[in-house]
Amino acid sequence: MSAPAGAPSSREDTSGQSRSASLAPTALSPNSSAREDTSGQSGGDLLAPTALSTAQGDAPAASAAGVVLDGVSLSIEGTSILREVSATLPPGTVTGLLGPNGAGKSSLLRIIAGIDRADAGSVTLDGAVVGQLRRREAARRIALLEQNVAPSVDLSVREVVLLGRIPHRSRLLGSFGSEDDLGVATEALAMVGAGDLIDRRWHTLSGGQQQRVQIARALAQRPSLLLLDEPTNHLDVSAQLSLLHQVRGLGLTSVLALHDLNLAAAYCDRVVLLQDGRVAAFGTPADVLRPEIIQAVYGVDCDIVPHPRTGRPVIVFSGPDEQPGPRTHSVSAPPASRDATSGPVDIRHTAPTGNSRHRTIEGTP
Ligand SMILES: Nc1ncnc2c1ncn2[C@@H]1O[C@H](COP(=O)(O)OP(=O)(O)OP(=O)(O)O)[C@@H](O)[C@H]1O
Repeated sequence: MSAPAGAPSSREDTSGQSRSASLAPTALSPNSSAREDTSGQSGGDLLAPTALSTAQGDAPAASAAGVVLDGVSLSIEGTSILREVSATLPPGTVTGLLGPNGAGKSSLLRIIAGIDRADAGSVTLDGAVVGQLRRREAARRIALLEQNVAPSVDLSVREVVLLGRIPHRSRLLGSFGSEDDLGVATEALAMVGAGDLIDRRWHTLSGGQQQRVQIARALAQRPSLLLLDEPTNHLDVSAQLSLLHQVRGLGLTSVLALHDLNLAAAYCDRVVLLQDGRVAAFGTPADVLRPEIIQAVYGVDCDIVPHPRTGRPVIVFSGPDEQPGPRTHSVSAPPASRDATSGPVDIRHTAPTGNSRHRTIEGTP
């Protein structure tokens, strides 16, 4: 499928804002938790049944609700960055976007957000082609929090979060920051456990506090699609778990680029595993996070054991100094998972084999 007519060239910023600007959506109801947190329970309850694996050759349903990626490809200066990425992400699900450094996660998020255009293929959100949405409409519907974002001027936390209300400001009045906006901003801060920061100056916050505030800004946009690029960066373990718990509780269609495979296993309904810009595997965490797939994509050995309480997969990595031994706990599916999406998983691009126990482990927890 080709790019929409009139699509600008690759990497063109169609938001009219800087790379740090976040966009986004509508109809976020923070108080209506559409899902249970399954991080401590049977995660399979939330696994929707319609995951598309490109390996299965199914044709994406362009009119479907949620997000449909259909053959998304991108090249920059002759280098292929994304290659025919296809996946269907049902509404309200949380998808982990995984892959080694440089696999294409951030590039794909920017295309899903409508900031960059694919050379080929399409992204639809609830049936609408994202690249054809008006900028303002895209900004209302899609929130993207990129890595290492920061306001260019010193603002208060309140002002930073209110930036998320800009797409909703009245064209007639031309202003924002009304009582309603303040209410939304306050609520968004509370949702990420940062309500006490509202009067602080941005530059006085720790890295983890800044990350929470940026996520609050994205939530203040009240998007229907939430895109977070490595949202757990800078967060301590408690804050990581809390954040992902809260993201699940939003009930939004969410896509999170993550490096921590165990967080993805614990909190995501699906994972898209990228390797060199291609989908190496797509499915539930139990489908994708298997030793042979992790070895093929990351070049590291691991064992998978079921979480003692949730049954979700837990990845136990083997460091370079650890002696090889028989795997005794590898599992193909956790007992508590009711996975309706299990299907063949394609490892299209197998990494070179060899003694992976002596490889450097990068990008793993
Ligand atoms: N503007 C650009 N110009 C040239 N190459 C780029 C540009 N942006 C990204 N790339 C390249 O595209 C590839 C994918 O980058 P991307 O940032 O999407 O990967 P990633 O999976 O998010 O990586 P990481 O985990 O390190 O954040 C990399 O090889 C990167 O160097």
